[in-house]
Amino acid sequence: MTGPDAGPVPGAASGSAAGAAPRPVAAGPAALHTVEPGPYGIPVSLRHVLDGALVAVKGGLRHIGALGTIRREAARAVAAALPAADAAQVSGALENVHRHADTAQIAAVRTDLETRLRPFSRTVLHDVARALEPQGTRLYLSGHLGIRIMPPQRTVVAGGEEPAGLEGFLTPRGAHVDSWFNTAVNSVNLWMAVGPVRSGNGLLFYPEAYRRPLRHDGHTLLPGQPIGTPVDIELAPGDILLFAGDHLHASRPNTTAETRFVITKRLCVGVPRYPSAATGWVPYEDPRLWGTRWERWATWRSRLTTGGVRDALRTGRRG
Ligand SMILES: O=C(O)CCC(=O)C(=O)O
Ligand SMILES: [Fe+2]
Repeated sequence: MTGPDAGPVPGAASGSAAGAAPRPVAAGPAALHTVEPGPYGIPVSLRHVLDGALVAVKGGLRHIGALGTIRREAARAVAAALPAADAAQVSGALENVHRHADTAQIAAVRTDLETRLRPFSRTVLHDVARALEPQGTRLYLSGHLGIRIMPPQRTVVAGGEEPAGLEGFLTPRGAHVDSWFNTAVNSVNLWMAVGPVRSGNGLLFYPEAYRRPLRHDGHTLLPGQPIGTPVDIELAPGDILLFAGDHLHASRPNTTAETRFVITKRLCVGVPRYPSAATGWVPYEDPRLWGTRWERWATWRSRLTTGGVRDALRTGRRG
């Protein structure tokens, strides 16, 4: 159990009916299920996740042999963005990057790493999907890649203005549900800890608000709605947190002394189903077509949905 100061959570400031934000509780057994990869793979039912369960796969990135590569690419991105002496000080641990890099340099590391990890992250997602126990339905994989490098909040604001447009990637993201803007309602998020995730720098979840109608601006929760007590998550490097794209969650502004480093991918359990009011749209691919001459049709099933057609009309109208 951990209990540091909750700090402000943008968009969830008036999280209770009474108006005062409830203090986060560390994830107990009821809130967070923990599983370990075994000889037959990763024993997780994604349907359980879509029912609102939060599941941590201990050592998931190590199990598929991806943690070392991600850390090595991160060290290369640091070496490319920082003078050699500073890069050497970071010494492969992005947890320390804010001690030797300013926010603009960290933003450069993030952008570079996004390019470096894009092809590999596709393999990572595919490997995780294959390592899962059989789900009784097809899994569709998204090209989404989120590189989330969250320095301590005091260091981000110390240099003046927060960088714009990096909410959820370098600066905290207020309470939101991913399917409000682009994920499918049967999507599962893989929030993969590359470094340690501590109480005080991770994500907050609102299980009591799961799939409840909530008012939002298409992006972030509007204040003044009861959303219950937030649950705080802690992870070790290599753990993979699975949560539904319909889950209300928010970045916890980083009050620790470490930069938090997570990468995210998403997959869909069965044919993607998009919410009718979503403001955006992303395709999910059928990985069975990868490496075949049909590869360019890998997104067809997600395009042949009302969400896909709506998006085609929307982009057609814009273009
Ligand atoms: O890592 C964060 O702080 C935000 C993550 C998030 O919103 C997501 O993965 O959907
Ligand atoms: Fe999110």
